[in-house]
Amino acid sequence: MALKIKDIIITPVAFHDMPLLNSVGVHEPFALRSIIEVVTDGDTYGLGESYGDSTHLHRLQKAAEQIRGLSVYDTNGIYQRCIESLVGDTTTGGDGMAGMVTTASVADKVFSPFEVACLDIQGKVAGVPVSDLLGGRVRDNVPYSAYLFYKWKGHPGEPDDEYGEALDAAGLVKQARTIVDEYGFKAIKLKGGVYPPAQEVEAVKALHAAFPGVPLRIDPNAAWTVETSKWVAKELEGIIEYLEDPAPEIEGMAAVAREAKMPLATNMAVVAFSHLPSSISQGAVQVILSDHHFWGGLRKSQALAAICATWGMRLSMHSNSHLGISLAAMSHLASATPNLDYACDTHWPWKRRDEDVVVDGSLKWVDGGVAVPTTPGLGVELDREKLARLHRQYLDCGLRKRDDTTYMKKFHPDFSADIPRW
Ligand SMILES: O=C([O-])[C@@H](O)[C@@H](O)[C@H](O)[C@@H](O)C(=O)[O-]
Ligand SMILES: [Mg+2]
Repeated sequence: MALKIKDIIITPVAFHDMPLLNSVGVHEPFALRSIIEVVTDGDTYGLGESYGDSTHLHRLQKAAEQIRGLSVYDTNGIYQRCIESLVGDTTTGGDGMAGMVTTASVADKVFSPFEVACLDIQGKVAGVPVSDLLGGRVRDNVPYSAYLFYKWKGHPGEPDDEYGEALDAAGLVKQARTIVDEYGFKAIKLKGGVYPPAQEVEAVKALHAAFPGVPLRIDPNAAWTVETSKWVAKELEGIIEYLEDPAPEIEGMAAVAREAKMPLATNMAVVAFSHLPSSISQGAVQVILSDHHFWGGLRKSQALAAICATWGMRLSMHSNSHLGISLAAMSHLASATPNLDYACDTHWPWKRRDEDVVVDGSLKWVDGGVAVPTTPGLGVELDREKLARLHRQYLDCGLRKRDDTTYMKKFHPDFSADIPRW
């Protein structure tokens, strides 16, 4: 069967985003992504989605040139070519994560969308969903969490957005109600690191009172010192299911972990396989937030899951702003990962309903989760008209990399993104 990679098309897109606050600033009016189409000599196409920053786009283009001609089954060969395409690349950053994760393996990030697209093709050709290629579904519905953000009422100079302002506990409780009512999420995460810790602790307590029994988490993206983190851990004992990235680095997390009663989770201190030995030997984190976009695709994320199971660590899933191809890939992976212990993160509610690149209705939200597609491949198809619209938006919006800090400084010139801050 003709399954050699004939062509790869990489299309940068931009979709509207809301002014969500975090420790490094505030989301800009558009989020950037890259849409990857891998086309075989038999004209079957597979889809991948990744970051849209120009540095990353350039790396994807270079890798794409080198993997044309390989078989879609040869993902080891594709990985090797991705590594080779990075030789001599000295650029740093540009990973679309605004300083949240800076040291993840670059090759893993470049390889990931090509692997996902190849698995999409393999599934289409075999007539099975990607979850079957990953060992089969252990759950048909993948639970996600309500991901709350402190936020402005709208981008400065623009009308209020549909969620409006959330700058205090009452605003967050209202936001949680709106999101939970719409999606049915059964767990709630708060993005912290925005206000002094005591204020954020009060907000979590208010959420606990408003949603009794609902598992909660807070993630300040390492904005707290070890001492502050220990204080927060004590305050939130019995209230949160895990404390995500309270303090910077493996050593900081290890120091907090020695006193905190709840598990510590990370998508910042441990973001590549090379970080695992040190973290494990120090007992620094108990929950890894996996993310196939930077852990090297779906199969390497499963390898990470096996390591977690072996070493008694638990598994959750991280998210950045994303579109439907990523949601499909995340859901297939989560459905075929037995030891996924928590509801996954997703930024999904923050994008406009009508903005995506996949055909409407390909992904269904049921009871706080995504019903894992059972059609061949990822189960999502490109809507070329929508893709063209979001590409036009990319060309017009002028943004070429994610930069929450510069955008924040435009309105608050004294803002500093240095961490730890408190
Ligand atoms: O979108 C954001 O502002 C998040 O803070 C994101 O950049 C983080 O990577 C992420 O969601 C996290 O859990 O740290
Ligand atoms: Mg996080």
